[in-house]
Amino acid sequence: QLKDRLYKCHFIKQSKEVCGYPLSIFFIVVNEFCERFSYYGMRAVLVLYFKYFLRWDDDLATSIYHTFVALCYLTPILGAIVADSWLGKFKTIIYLSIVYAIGQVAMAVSAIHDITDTDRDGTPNNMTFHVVLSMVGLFLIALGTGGIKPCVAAFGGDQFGDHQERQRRTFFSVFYLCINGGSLLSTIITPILRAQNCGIYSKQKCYSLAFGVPAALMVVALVVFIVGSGMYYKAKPEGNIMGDVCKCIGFAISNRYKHRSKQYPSREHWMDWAEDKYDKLLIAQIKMVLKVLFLYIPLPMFWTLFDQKGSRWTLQATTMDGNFGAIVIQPDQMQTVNPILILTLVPIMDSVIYPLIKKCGLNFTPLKRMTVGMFLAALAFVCAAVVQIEIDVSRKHLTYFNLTQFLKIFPFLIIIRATFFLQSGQLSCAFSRDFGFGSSYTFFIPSTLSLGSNCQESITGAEDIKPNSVHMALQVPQYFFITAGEVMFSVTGLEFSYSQAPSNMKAVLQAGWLLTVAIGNFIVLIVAEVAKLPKQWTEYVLFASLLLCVCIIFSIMAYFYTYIDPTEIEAKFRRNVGDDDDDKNDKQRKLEMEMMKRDLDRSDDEHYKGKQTKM
Ligand SMILES: N[C@@H](Cc1ccccc1)C(=O)N[C@@H](Cc1ccccc1)C(=O)O
Repeated sequence: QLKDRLYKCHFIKQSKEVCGYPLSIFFIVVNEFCERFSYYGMRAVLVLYFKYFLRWDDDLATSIYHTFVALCYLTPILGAIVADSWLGKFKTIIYLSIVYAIGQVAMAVSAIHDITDTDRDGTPNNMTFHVVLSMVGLFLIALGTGGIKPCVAAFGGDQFGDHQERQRRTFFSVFYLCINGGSLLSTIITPILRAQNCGIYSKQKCYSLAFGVPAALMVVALVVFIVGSGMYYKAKPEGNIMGDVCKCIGFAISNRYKHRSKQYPSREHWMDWAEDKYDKLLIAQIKMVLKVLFLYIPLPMFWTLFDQKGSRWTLQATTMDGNFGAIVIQPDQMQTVNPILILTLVPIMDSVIYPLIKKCGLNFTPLKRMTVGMFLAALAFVCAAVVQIEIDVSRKHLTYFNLTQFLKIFPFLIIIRATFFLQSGQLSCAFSRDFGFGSSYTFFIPSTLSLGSNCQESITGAEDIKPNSVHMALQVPQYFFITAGEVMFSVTGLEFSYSQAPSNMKAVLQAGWLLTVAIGNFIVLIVAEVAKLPKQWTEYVLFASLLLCVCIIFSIMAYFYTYIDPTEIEAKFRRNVGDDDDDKNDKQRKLEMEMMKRDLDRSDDEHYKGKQTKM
């Protein structure tokens, strides 16, 4: 390990830099940009693919979609274990990116209707083929995207030396910007691609292109990452670290239990009971990880609120008016407000707000930022509740009339946007109406109506539900607060998870961080099922209050948390181990160190000689 550390110092000293940043970082952020484009682009059209291509009903489409998303945040733990204990982060990223790209290609192929469209009528004839291929594809994608997620962030962090803490913090912000740049572009582009018509025998909505472009971007991500290969610092994996951690914790618990009687003196920390068998350094590292994981316990609640942007808030938008004059915004398009705000807020926070707070003499520590982030998310839900009350008031005295019911009564009615066709045998007639967002009407069709003539005048209508009068722009404050909260909570948390992790468990802690996202998603399902509140705004208030309570608990936990420098602690333990060694070992180590220094000096000389010859 000492050798590795010296090697890292030497490597970083020699690596190329641009404005104080290692050049290798460029390849990592471009890789993240392309990977997030691939992930969010595919996700943007996934539910529609289930519904319109695979012909699943809404419930099945929604549950498979959420299962997929949850799986994407459960697999990071697998990737982290493989990286930290076996393959190392670099190889894990390469191998899992290949799996990921294969998954994306499988999705694109599964969406080519012509493959099984034997009768060439535009619909697949062997749906099982498409379903199986897309499920295999999604499984591979979840394995790939989740598996590499904790590795890429930690691998990026590894490229910085101990003296580059400021640069490393900026790297995590730029990393976050790239995530949002990629996701913003893809969530705009893939729905446009999907809306195109394509096919060999017959033209259909082009899901294959909407999945094909993300697949291509994943291949680009992989190629970019490989191109940077020679420039990365690649920390070596240190054996089955997770196995050792579990065994060590198990031993500490059982040893503590064996020595539970009062005659045995107590130890400072329960993990110290493992000292009888395990290395003090490993115990210290486990203590560091457990301390951070304990702090993570309240965090899922933040994600519970955060992830409702895609569900509850989008549904809220469907009851609002999306007419912005020159453009009409669709409810699901409101989600793009999040990455747009991220792209503006991250630079503002980093270059204006945080330095200003520092200038005022306040120590705005990472945990304080995360607490404020939680508070802002709770505030966002209060805004959502206020908007909901506005919507409810505007729709209060209206009676609902379900259009499907209407269609059951008049099955011959075909609706094409705002034009209706009444049809009976060969005879038909059309009438048109203008409809506002979210409105509902009942039409009275006289029994004496003669089809074949113009029925525009003969059909009268009543407005059951007025057009949505509450404008979608009112959602902007809630998006603003949740995104400001995300910047303070998520960007900081990403860096915090890296900086507080021992050197051999960086990816594992990143995975722990992502696990809080997965748990947060499960809480949404549970609370929504159990609470079943009659009014939507009360549910928003409930979530805001829950997060506020969690925020208070977290701030107390954060108050007692002492920041550590894992490198320093590890070095101290190594020194202590060194003190315990006998003379022979000491001499041996000194000899090794000298040989290593000589090796490094020699390679330094060669490096500079190389530079001189090049000049
Ligand atoms: N702001 C999100 C990206 C986003 C883009 C479009 C619609 C919604 C969200 C973001 O930065 N995501 C990051 C971090 C994250 C956030 C939530 C759950 C897991 C990770 C990402 O890595 O995707």
